[in-house]
Amino acid sequence: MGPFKLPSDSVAGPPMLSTQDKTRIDDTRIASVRPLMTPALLEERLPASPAHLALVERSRQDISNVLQGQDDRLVMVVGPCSIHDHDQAIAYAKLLKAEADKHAKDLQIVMRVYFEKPRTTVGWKGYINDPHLDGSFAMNQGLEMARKLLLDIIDLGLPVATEFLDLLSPQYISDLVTWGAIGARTTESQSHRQLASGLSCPVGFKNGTDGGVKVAADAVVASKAPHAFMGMTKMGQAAIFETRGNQDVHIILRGGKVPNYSVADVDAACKALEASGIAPQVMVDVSHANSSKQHSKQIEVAHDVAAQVAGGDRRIMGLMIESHLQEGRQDQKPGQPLQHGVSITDACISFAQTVPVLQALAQAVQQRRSRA
Ligand SMILES: O=C[C@H](O)[C@H](O)COP(=O)(O)O
Ligand SMILES: C=C(OP(=O)(O)O)C(=O)O
Repeated sequence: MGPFKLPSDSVAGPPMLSTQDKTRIDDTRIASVRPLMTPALLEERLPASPAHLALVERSRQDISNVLQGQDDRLVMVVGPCSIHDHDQAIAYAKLLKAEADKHAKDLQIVMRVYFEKPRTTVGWKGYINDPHLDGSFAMNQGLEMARKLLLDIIDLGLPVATEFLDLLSPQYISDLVTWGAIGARTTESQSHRQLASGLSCPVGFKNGTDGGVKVAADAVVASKAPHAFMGMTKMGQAAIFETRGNQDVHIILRGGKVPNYSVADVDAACKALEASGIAPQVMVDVSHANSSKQHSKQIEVAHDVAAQVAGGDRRIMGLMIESHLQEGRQDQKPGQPLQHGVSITDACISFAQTVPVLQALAQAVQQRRSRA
């Protein structure tokens, strides 16, 4: 046997068979393929202005400073579980902007603008995947609506946070994102860790849905390192990306089989981080399994975490709150109008309930500062 040769090295090899009819064995479960615009085309239509770029750059740096211990504020990721309506999101953003200004000395507030929903089994997958909420999967419109909303929120002077779930969608919107999350269902995914290693924004990794913190610590280690992987350029071409690694990464405690926001849980998480050679710092998600999915419990959890902060715990660098214009959640029912300002995914606290929580957290930061 001669030395191994790649097919592309063969001068006189077997005839190439790429024109053979393979319909019996290839794409047999693909129902349809529709065109998708390129990220470059979307950016051409909806470019970021110098003012947008300045806000994104400044707010990313603010969060980086918190992570590097140079800013003692709490990073607050606050907003709806999911976006399903542009105008309602803008109404929320205007209210949140007033709170962001009021607490700017103590809280770095970033609005949750989540377009992609990871589902436990099946369900609506978000504003990009199905922007008309009707199973038409108009993703070109979804991308355009998502990018327009981000620009409009940034125009109000508010930075945005989102979850990166799809591996191609970041090319369309990530230039406008100040902070990104990798969710509990994807923290263990190598592809998402690689993505995070190349993202330009700070990124938080949720602990696993079972409560496992080690997977999030491993994700932090992995995403700090450089990687090489396959992706798509802004021009829509397949490409090999080589990343530099992301130093602005941290874990998020979101609970699992049981909540994990107590002093003992924060201690245990920080020990796991230190064992992996990572700085002991956590964001606490007061929703999801930390609120046992009961939205009003978020208030109690946030006050508990505020007490830890007020007691001087510098390891808590931020919180996440699921909050909408109105409290609760609603199911989408065919032919029935949706209630205004109510979540169609996880239940949220109302904006009115959010205001005193932010106030309490700002006070907690002041108390922590005065102890230092
Ligand atoms: O935050 C949203 C949900 O908790 C997550 O997407 C899972 O939702 P599901 O269990 O309703 O599918
Ligand atoms: C899906 C979310 O959270 P988790 O990944 O923790 O379930 C979310 O924050 O919207």
